[in-house]
Amino acid sequence: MTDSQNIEWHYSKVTKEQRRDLNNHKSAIVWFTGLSGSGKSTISVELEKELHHLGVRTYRLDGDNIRHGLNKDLGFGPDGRKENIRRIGEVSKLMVEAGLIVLTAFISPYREDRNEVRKMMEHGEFIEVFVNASIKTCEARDPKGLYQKVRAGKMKGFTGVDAPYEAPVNPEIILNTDVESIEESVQKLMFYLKKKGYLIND
Ligand SMILES: Nc1ncnc2c1ncn2[C@@H]1O[C@H](COP(=O)(O)OS(=O)(=O)O)[C@@H](OP(=O)(O)O)[C@H]1O
Ligand SMILES: Nc1ncnc2c1ncn2[C@@H]1O[C@H](COP(=O)(O)OP(=O)(O)O)[C@@H](O)[C@H]1O
Repeated sequence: MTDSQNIEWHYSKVTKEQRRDLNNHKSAIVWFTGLSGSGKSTISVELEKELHHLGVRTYRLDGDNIRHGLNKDLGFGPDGRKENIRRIGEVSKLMVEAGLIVLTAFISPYREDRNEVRKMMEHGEFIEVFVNASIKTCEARDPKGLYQKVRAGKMKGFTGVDAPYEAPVNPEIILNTDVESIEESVQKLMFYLKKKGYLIND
C-alpha cells in the first residue's frame, strides 16, 4: 500500500465544467446493473450508438472486456466482485472528469458496492439503471451458454443461481426487458437523459 499521507493533490488549470462546456453536454455515469443475460451489454451498445450520432462524447465499460485487461486478476467471489466495481467506479469517475457520458455494463450484484460508487460522484452524476429480467428469461436467452454450464454443474457461484443479486431499491431507471424491446429501453433512456438536461450544458 502507498502511504497517501506523502502524496499531494495536483490541480489542473482546466476544470470538469470547462471540458463540459467544450463538449456542450454534461458528463455522468449511466450504470447498468442486472443479471447475466438481462441485456446490459446489448442496450448500452445501442444507447452509445444513438448518443454518438447526436455528437455526445461517450465511452462504454463492459464486464466481459474489462475482465480481460484492467481487472483480469479478479475472480467472481464477493471480494473480487467488490474490487471490480470499486475500480470501475474510479475509472468512470475519471472519465466523468474528462467530460464523457460513461456507460457501464457490470452485473454489480451488491447494493453496497453500487452505492459506494454513487457516493463518490456529485449529485446527478450517477444514473443507476436496473436492467430487470427474470432469471427464467435470462436462462432462456443464455447468450453465452453460461446458464447451461451452471446447470450442468460446470460453473459455481453464478449470479442469480448460487450467488446473490441485490436489486436496486431506488434506481433512476428500470428497464423491464422481459416485456420491453431493446428499442423501447433505448428510447426510455434517451427520454430520461434529454428530460434531465444531460445532453446540453447550460
Ligand atoms: N460466476 C459468475 N457469475 C456471473 N457472471 C460470470 C461468472 N463467471 C463468469 N461470468 C461472466 O462474467 C460476466 C460478469 O462480469 P462482471 O464484471 O459484470 O461481474 S460482477 O459485476 O463483478 O459481478 C458475465 O457477463 P454478463 O453476462 O455480460 O453479465 C458472465 O459472462
Ligand atoms: N428486450 C431485450 N433487451 C435486451 N436484450 C434482449 C432483449 N430481448 C432479447 N435480448 C437478447 O438477450 C441477450 C442479452 O445479452 P447481453 O446484452 O449480453 O446481457 P448482459 O450484458 O446483461 O449479460 C442478447 O442476446 C439480446 O439480443
